[in-house]
Amino acid sequence: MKKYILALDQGTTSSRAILFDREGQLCGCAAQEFPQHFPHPGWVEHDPLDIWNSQLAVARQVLREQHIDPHQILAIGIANQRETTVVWDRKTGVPVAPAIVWQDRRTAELCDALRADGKAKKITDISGLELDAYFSATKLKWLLDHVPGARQKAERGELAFGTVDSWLVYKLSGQHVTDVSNAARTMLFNIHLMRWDYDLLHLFGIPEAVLPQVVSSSEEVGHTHPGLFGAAIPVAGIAGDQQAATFGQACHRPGMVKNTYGTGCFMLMHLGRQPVASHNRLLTTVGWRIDGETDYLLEGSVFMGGATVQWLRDGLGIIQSSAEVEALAASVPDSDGVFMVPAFVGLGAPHWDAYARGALFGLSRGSTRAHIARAALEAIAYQSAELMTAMQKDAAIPLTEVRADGGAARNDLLMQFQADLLGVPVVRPRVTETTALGAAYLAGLAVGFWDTQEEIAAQWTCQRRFDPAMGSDQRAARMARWSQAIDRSRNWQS
Ligand SMILES: Nc1ncnc2c1ncn2[C@@H]1O[C@H](COP(=O)(O)OP(=O)(O)O)[C@@H](O)[C@H]1O
Ligand SMILES: O=P(O)(O)OC[C@H](O)CO
Repeated sequence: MKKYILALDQGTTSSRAILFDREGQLCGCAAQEFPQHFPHPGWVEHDPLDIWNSQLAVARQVLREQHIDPHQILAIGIANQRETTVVWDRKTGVPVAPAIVWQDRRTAELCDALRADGKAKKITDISGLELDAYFSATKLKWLLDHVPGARQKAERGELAFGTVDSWLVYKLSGQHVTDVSNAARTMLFNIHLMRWDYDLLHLFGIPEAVLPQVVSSSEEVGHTHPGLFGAAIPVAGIAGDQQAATFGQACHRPGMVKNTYGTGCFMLMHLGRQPVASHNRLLTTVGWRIDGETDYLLEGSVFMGGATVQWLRDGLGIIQSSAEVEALAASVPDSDGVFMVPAFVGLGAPHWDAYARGALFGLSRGSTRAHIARAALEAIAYQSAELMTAMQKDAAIPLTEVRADGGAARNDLLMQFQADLLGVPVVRPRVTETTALGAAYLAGLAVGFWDTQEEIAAQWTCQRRFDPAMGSDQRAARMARWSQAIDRSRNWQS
């Protein structure tokens, strides 16, 4: 009987379940979108039960459609949208409130207050993160302060907090754990000592009793309830989706870089075994921990990547599907001076401006929906180029290529423009589901499906390479214009 690893990729907009064989080949995939809730401007929520039900449904669907017996699944690996905060009742397993999604800005003022109180540097030094509403700590504090009775229950040990990995593992197996890569995104974790940090817990007013146990990224943490799939399958790999994608892209050596074009854009560079601090407002984060060794990454996070295209579809209605954006954008030779700053939920790295808002500049009577579509795609690339500039300044090693993945990396026009702006090749692998692949590799290493990281790295193959074709003067001129647009969108929301 052929064996597989089942990867669960719980993203911001969809849940996916993907089967991989020993060659790292994708052998089946099922995906389901689930509802996004925007109850107030700047707020983004998910129903934790939507997350779980969609994830379970696609996992069962892929096994059914591929005629796979659950005993053929050697292990499950989980990759998840990070930072999104879930709190549930330990006794009933019922969430006490909607999940606060990573994009949610409701705690921006709390971050401002901590900054004004001089706490930002200490937080960054311990956690490797910028003080921002993006991370879980202030979201968890908000839930404990606003859900009636939550704080008292939390202090009595009756509530459990988790990021989406914890929530899924809890529903799958009853364990309350999180892996080091997800813990590193809570802003409660000391990335140097690799444990929850008492100073940060005190600073954010978080009772220790709500926290999950921290585990490594590649180890058996529990078995699925047999009723779920018809077998008790080990859950053996967990990583935040961006760390998983970095692992799946085989960026295992210092200096290697990947950029994921999903809902947001996340550029990560491998740092080695030491957490190097950024001087350019990037994040230092835990990549993964395997066999007692921790690998660290440098990260630039952009909040609106492919979601900008979703807005063209759902907000403006100028395309019917995300894939249509490429033909529409390609129907004009350039954006004709139109720039879009997709700061719909503020700006992430390297600006960290919670009060920036989206803007369109340079509109004229000749501007069409095609120019706007082109400006939207270009904005994704401009934002990623800013990340790379910051990374180049931080890194001792010059970057030689960027490995691309994520839904919007299917877009050739975007990939070419990205290579033009970066001035280095952008390479797209054969398997673009690298997030799921990374989770599968982490789980597979734990159960002996694969033996070494070298074996995994050898499976990476290039599907297409985009070489830069823009002169450096033009590149500099475009980036300068982009900077002007960014400046004008900043500090808008009062
Ligand atoms: N051909 C395309 N061109 C540009 N964007 C695309 C294309 N196809 C999908 N997308 C965008 O990619 C995103 C989905 O990517 P995915 O990696 O599945 O995201 P996530 O894991 O964040 O849910 C959506 O925001 C969608 O608009
Ligand atoms: O849902 P994605 O794939 O865009 O990833 C979300 C990130 O993990 C947020 O930090």
